[in-house]
Amino acid sequence: MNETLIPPGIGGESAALSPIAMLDYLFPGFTLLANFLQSHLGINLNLYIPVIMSFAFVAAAWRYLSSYLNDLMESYLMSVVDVRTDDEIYNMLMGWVAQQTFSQGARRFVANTNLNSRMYWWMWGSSDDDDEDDGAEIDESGCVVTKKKKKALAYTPTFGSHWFFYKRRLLIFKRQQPATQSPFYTTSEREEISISCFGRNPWVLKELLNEARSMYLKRDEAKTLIYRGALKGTGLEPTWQRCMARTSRPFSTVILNEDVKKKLIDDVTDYLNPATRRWYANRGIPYRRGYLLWGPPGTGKSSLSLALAGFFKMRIYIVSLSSMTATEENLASLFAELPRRCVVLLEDIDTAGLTHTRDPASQPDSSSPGGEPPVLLAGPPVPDPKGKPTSLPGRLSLSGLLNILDGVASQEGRVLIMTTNHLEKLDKALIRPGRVDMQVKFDKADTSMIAAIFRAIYAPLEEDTAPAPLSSSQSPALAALEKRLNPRSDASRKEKDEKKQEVLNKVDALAKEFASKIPTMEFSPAEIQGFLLKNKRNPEKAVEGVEEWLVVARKEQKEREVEQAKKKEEEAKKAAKKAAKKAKKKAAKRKARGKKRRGDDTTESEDGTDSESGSEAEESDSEGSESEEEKTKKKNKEGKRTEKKKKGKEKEKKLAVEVRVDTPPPSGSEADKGAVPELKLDEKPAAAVVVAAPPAKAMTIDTKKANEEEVERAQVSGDSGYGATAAERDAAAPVEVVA
Ligand SMILES: Nc1ncnc2c1ncn2[C@@H]1O[C@H](COP(=O)(O)OP(=O)(O)OP(=O)(O)O)[C@@H](O)[C@H]1O
Repeated sequence: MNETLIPPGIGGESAALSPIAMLDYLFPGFTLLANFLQSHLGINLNLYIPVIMSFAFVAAAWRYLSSYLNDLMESYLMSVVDVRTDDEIYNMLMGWVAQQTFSQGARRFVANTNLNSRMYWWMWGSSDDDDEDDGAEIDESGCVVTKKKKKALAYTPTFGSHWFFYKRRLLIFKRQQPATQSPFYTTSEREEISISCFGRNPWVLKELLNEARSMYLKRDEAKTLIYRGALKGTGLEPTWQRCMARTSRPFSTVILNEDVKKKLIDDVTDYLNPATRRWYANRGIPYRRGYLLWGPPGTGKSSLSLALAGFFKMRIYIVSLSSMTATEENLASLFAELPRRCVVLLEDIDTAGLTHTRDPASQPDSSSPGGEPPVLLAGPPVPDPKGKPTSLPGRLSLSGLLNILDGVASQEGRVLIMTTNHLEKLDKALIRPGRVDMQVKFDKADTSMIAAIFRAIYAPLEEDTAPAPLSSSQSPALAALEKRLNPRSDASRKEKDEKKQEVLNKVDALAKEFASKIPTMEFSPAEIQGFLLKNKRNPEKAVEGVEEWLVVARKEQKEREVEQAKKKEEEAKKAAKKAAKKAKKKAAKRKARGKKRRGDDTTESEDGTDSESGSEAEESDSEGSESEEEKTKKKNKEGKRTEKKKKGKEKEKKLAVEVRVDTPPPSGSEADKGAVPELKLDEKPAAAVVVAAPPAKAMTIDTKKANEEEVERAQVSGDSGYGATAAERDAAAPVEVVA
């Protein structure tokens, strides 16, 4: 009875293996409790140890068994769908779940103001809806009053398993925290969502997901969904992220030549026709269509792309080629992920470095500072057949992009739109037919465009006022009721229409006046719209203030131009400095190499080596992008060089004459008779020098090449006595010269 409990570790190894030690391990503090009970209450827990152990064992076994059975059941008797938090289906499912009674009745739940994955918030801001009611209203005095926000709260079940019925089937919604947690994960990435059902057929789960999806899409029916290429969470995996749902822009709001608009719409309509798809497939033609929208900034290229996507109810996928994530690999996987029917917008392709030719033999773009090969962005270098990388490490080449756009593995069915401000900078390969099937030119605003912009802003629209309840024109029953209740409604509507027409006429007259005051093709539609928006409720004031605005706008434009010119000049100076530094370095290196060579080969003249290095340095000088000064220097040098070349050629011809005269004539020829064969100076030396003295060592030399080499040597050494040097050599080694 008085037996004391031995704490673990004290009684040696046997104590460590005793049941008490085990209990102490399983229930920390057991020994203390047992000692306390024995000394104060006289209860010996040792007597109960077997019972406690049995309970502990049963509990542990049950835990293990239940989880094992659960796993077993999930594997063999249930169907489960796991939903990834970085996928759009997460937003769809959570939107659906929030509307179900089981989540509204949950005792422990998560309250959300936005059900979308947090990843979108983190990357693109807190909301993807551009027309959310922010609660702002106008009071009687015309002031803006912000009332209570109308954003509704959504409730979703918290972590754990939640049972519910769907289509008379029992389903389980599970929200769990993943076993591994990274501090870099955004909140919604720290959860795992799954829905399971009993039975091996998952049809009910698929139906549920489809219902959630259509509910989600219905909400966005009148909107254009905008997606952008981005990297998934922390995993550097590229994906399309929904960044905005914009109310679709009516095509009519983009002011453009009506014929061009019609052509564009007809072309896209024809392309999207299923019959066209089959037509393409039957003929083995890749089913793709590309459009190039080009023109000055702010002329409506992006607006037209958005309007086009909205018109055809397609999603728009925007890729920024100047983004750091636009590597060849990332772009390829993004394009592979595109849905069949969508618009892909490559904005401002000229700014992405796509200004060089694809031809590997072509020279580097001289417009790029330092003459660096113009390439795009990060990505592994693509080796050419000779093993040399065609692009700098971590950059994307033009051919890489072309392959992504319409290579063998590229997706079919999409509408590709490229926009640029500088058509002339684009490589021909990028805009060849097949890649670009239609080009649309955008220009600055002419008189009719200016008037159209004015009308678009000031003409009263029904949508400007708050959405009216279902009008009688939409429902005949409602019309009859309205007539009965309010017999004067017909007259008031007529009055309203007349007033509207009056306003329209006034706006039209003002639009003409406004347009006549602005010179045609001087300002972009965006600039004009910007000015009108400053007076958006007062068209008269806009017309009055237009002259004043013209002065200010021109001044600002000039300032911008001066600033740009300055920037360009500074950039050119920097580039020239860089090039000069590079050339200096190269020259120094060559000089050092020349000195070393001179040490080895004493026959080479010191002057010659120096001037060689000098001339090569000059060449390298010209590699970089030159300033005006350098260009004129270069021209002078080139002029001198061609002059020297000419002289050299003349001397070569003379030399040919000398060779011919000195050559012993073959017996029986005219020379036997003392006649000197006639030689024309304009004859090519190779043709003139037919046969020389029998050579000691026969050699074949391409005369043209030999002459050029000779001339070059003369240039490099700065030696004007070219003829003498050549004659000396000829005398030393008689050669057979073949053309
Ligand atoms: N032709 C146009 N019709 C209607 N609105 C226009 C037009 N051109 C420009 N705008 C207005 O000007 C603004 C800028 O237009 P947008 O972004 O489409 O020009 P952009 O040509 O794509 O410019 P950038 O080349 O700089 O990308 C928009 O608010 C748009 O509504």
